Amino acid sequence: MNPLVAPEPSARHGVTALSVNLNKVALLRNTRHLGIPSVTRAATLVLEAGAQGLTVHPRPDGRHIRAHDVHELAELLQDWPHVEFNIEGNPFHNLMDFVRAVRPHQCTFVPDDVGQFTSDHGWSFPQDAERLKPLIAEAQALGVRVSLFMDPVPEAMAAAAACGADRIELYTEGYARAHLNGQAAQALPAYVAAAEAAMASGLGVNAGHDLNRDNLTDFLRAVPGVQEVSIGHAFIADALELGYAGTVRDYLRCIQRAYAPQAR
Ligand SMILES: CC(=O)[C@@H](O)[C@H](O)COP(=O)(O)O
Ligand SMILES: NCC(=O)COP(=O)(O)O
Repeated sequence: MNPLVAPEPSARHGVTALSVNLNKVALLRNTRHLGIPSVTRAATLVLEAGAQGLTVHPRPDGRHIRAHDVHELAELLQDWPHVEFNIEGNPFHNLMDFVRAVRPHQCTFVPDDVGQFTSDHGWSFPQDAERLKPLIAEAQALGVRVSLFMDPVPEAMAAAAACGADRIELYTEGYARAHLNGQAAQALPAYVAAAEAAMASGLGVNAGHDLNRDNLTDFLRAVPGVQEVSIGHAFIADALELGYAGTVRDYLRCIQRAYAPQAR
């Protein structure tokens, strides 16, 4: 499988790329042996509507995205050369098998345990540094960009860069919870500082987890340099009401609003 190649989304559009996480389509599909809802059909519809990327997290327990989904999406994306394929997972579990076989545009290292309910923390530095370095180097040697899932801790960004990572993904659950409680202003400074520290260390900045139509614009207005947001749970919940295409358009509008001049 040739590596999927696409220009940097930010270079292409100057704004944050939307990568739709398809985990929850697979979760629903797996509750019957009928193959519906189709993950590849969902992928086609969100890409036709303008999403710039797809993200999957093939967890070892196969609760949602499974190996065949990953390979079917990689095949589908051969017809979408400018779309980014981002595969998430723990590189000490099953992620590297997918990186070697599929060579996605990006892989995101997430320090989840096998049975974890959902992703709820980033990597720890300096503890994780030495064991991450060779896997980062291996993925990059295969032409795959490496992003590290990180809590918004500015002091950790230099160490993440020293491991050789290309980007970090800011874990945004804390921001989303604060936004829901009307306390986004108290939560955002940590994310701004972490993004600035990451970029000062030469890292690109992605973001994800519990982002949605209500909190996305405020986050992107405040946090500089976010090249990609990967959004799944809320996106799919919205798509149950609005359809895939309408939901993509809504999220793209949320992103564009963040970059529009604000009325004074
Ligand atoms: C890493 C992260 O925050 C999410 O991408 C993760 O994929 C969510 O996993 P679940 O969809 O299994 O909750
Ligand atoms: N990396 C975050 C992601 O892919 C989706 O997270 P969520 O929107 O399902 O919480």
